[in-house]
Amino acid sequence: MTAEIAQTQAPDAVPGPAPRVDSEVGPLRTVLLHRPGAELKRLTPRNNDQLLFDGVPWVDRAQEEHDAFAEVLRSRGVEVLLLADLLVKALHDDRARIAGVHSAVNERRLGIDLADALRSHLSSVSPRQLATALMTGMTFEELPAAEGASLVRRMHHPHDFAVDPLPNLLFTRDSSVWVGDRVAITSLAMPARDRETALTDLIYAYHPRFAKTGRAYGAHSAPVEGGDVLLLAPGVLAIGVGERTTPAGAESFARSALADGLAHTVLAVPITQERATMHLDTVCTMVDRDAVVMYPAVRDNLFAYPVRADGDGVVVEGPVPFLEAAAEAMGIDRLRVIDTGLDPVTAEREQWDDGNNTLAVAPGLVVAYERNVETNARLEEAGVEVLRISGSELGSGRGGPRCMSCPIDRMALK
Ligand SMILES: NC(=O)NCCC[C@H](N)C(=O)O
Repeated sequence: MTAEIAQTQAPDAVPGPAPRVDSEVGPLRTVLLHRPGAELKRLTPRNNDQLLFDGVPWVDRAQEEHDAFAEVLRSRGVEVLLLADLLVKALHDDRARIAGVHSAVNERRLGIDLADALRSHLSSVSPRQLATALMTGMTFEELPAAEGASLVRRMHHPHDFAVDPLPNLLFTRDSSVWVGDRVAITSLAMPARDRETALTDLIYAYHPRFAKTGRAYGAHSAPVEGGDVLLLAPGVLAIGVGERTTPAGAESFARSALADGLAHTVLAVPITQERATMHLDTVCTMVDRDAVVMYPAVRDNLFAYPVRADGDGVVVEGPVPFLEAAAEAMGIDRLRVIDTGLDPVTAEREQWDDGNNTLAVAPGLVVAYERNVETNARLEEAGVEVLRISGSELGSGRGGPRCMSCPIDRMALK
């Protein structure tokens, strides 16, 4: 079953209108996931902090949990695309191969000779082997044998990484984000994730399915991560600014979205710069057209700087209370916050375990981790249907269902 899932190929082209995403909750048609693979097996107690995991996951179980997540989505009619499949397909294009090899070979680490040897090795392997190397990384002992002596090889520990693994590919939310009918390749803040966008970039550039997809945020210079970008309503974006997305990233993304006509209002929302709240979607996600689930501790002190187009430039207002600014921009009376009414300790525990990080499959229908018993119960009391998935191993990367998914196509809200 799992092998079949991993090998399911996405159709190269799909008939019908171009895919687009204008909201957080429009019925989900197509989503990009990454089934965790051998890259998770690279995690050890010595490197897990640097690789942004809070522990060392049991990989087989993480895969089972992820397969179950994908099945829940499929059971609701969602087309699930798997990043590894898209990558292999894209790498059949020689231009993609060159870009992929270029992204993996770090001359500063390898030195000129070893870098050349690795370049020619990676250029000669099959698209699937190259995809595996790009995702899983390579240790020095896995490098191909080469002619001549290499001081670099001699002086590195055999288990040192010659090419870093990408265990956070699991969190497809962060490395690309769709706004309207365009995709933005983001700019990830942490060195451990930097190379992920080279892969999303080449998938969208060279997989035939995306041949007609335009780009947003072409500069992708200053850090912006997809977990910070919420499409509150058509034309209304919220962008968290904190540990990952910087003020410069938010401004640059906002200017680009406003100039391209993809948004009329962008709300830049400061969030605490710490791991527990690394992205806006760790404290707030939409569960219905006019409702969010939100970490109670931030409810009354989330503010926003509304950014709007003004001629060739922008105007910036605020700071103003986030909920009011959001409702005004969305053209609704009120943005409801599901009242979880949790005591502060339970709220803090469930926030840490991504209780507020839900993925909407449709208005009022969300996927959530089962372990967040109290938050889920309150969502249901408020009329939100919760599809529970287990995430004991997946959660060790500190991300929930929204983090693990990048919607590519959602139906318009009626
Ligand atoms: N949108 C999200 O909140 N994504 C979770 C990313 C977790 C990952 N281990 C990271 O630290 O970047």
